[in-house]
Amino acid sequence: MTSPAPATGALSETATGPVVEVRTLRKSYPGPRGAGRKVAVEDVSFSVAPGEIFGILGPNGAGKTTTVECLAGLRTADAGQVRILGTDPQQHPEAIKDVVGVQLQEAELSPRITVREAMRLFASFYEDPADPDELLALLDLVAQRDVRFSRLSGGQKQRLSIALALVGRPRVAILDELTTGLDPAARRATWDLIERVRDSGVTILLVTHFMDEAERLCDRLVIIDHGRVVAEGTPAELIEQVDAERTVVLRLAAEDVTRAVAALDGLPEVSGVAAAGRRVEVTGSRRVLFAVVQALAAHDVVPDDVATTARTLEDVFVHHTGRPYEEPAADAITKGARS
Ligand SMILES: Nc1ncnc2c1ncn2[C@@H]1O[C@H](COP(=O)(O)OP(=O)(O)OP(=O)(O)O)[C@@H](O)[C@H]1O
Repeated sequence: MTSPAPATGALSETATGPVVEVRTLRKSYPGPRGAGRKVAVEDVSFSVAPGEIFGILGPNGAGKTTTVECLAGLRTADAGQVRILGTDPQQHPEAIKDVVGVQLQEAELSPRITVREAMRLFASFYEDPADPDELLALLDLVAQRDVRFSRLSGGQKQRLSIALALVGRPRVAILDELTTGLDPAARRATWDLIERVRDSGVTILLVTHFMDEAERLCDRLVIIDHGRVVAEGTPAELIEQVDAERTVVLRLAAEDVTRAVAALDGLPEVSGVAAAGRRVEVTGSRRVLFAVVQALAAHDVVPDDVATTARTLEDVFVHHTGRPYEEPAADAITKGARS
């Protein structure tokens, strides 16, 4: 592993070097009632290339938010290095402020402020802000321009928080738990939007609990568990590396079920066959689908339907941690107050 270049105050303008670098980051918090320290981030390293949507995926309390808070200069790391465009956010917070847009969890605005006023307020923090009207158009908030924050829907609040994160024309946007609490249609609309933002030239660091979100959106990602990176790569690479069992689900004519089960049971590629009515579930190795089709053909059984279950990032998590991934319900994530 190479070490990042020493931090400079000057932001790197190179298009090819990493936009974000995190090396052996460690961060702990004081324990409750003075009881030792709680390690939130034990050992996290990754780097993000220009124009990527890079995901930080992990269960509750894995250390995701702490990691991006160190990157955004909101927390001081105990050890390790973080760089944004070659600059240390701790040493040069002013330089970082102009290139990083942060949308952290629970962005709270005054309930009475309108969308237009919030945009103006945030634009006033920058010398050369983006055009608020263009951003509102990008984020589909033009019709809500004069609506007060308290009257916006969950999806509209999320979209406003992204608009506010982008108003300083950042090169990097940090988006934390973006789709928590949104209904499925609003989540999908937000995913499309994130791709549009990336296409406009912004590198995106996306913090998420949601496996499907990471799989759908991220070019590359790290999976974090208990403050450590357990896997890193593209979603396809990570899934490909896991040699999980495959499942083939058959729907057969009632009179074919017994014959099919007898034909499939005992094949070297098959580890299990379970029949329930006309449905037969077959598990086995990578070649199980091939073996099932061949065996059925040899016994002249023509299934009404054949489906395979795809492996997902969930299988990747189980493979690396040895336990199931407990994804909270989209609307069930709450955060305690942070110090
Ligand atoms: N300010 C704080 N003081 C004490 N402990 C904290 C603080 N912030 C976070 N922690 C603890 O550090 C650990 C990592 O928290 P962090 O919020 O970084 O994880 P996360 O992966 O973002 O989790 P979540 O998805 O729930 O936000 C958790 O055990 C959390 O309780």
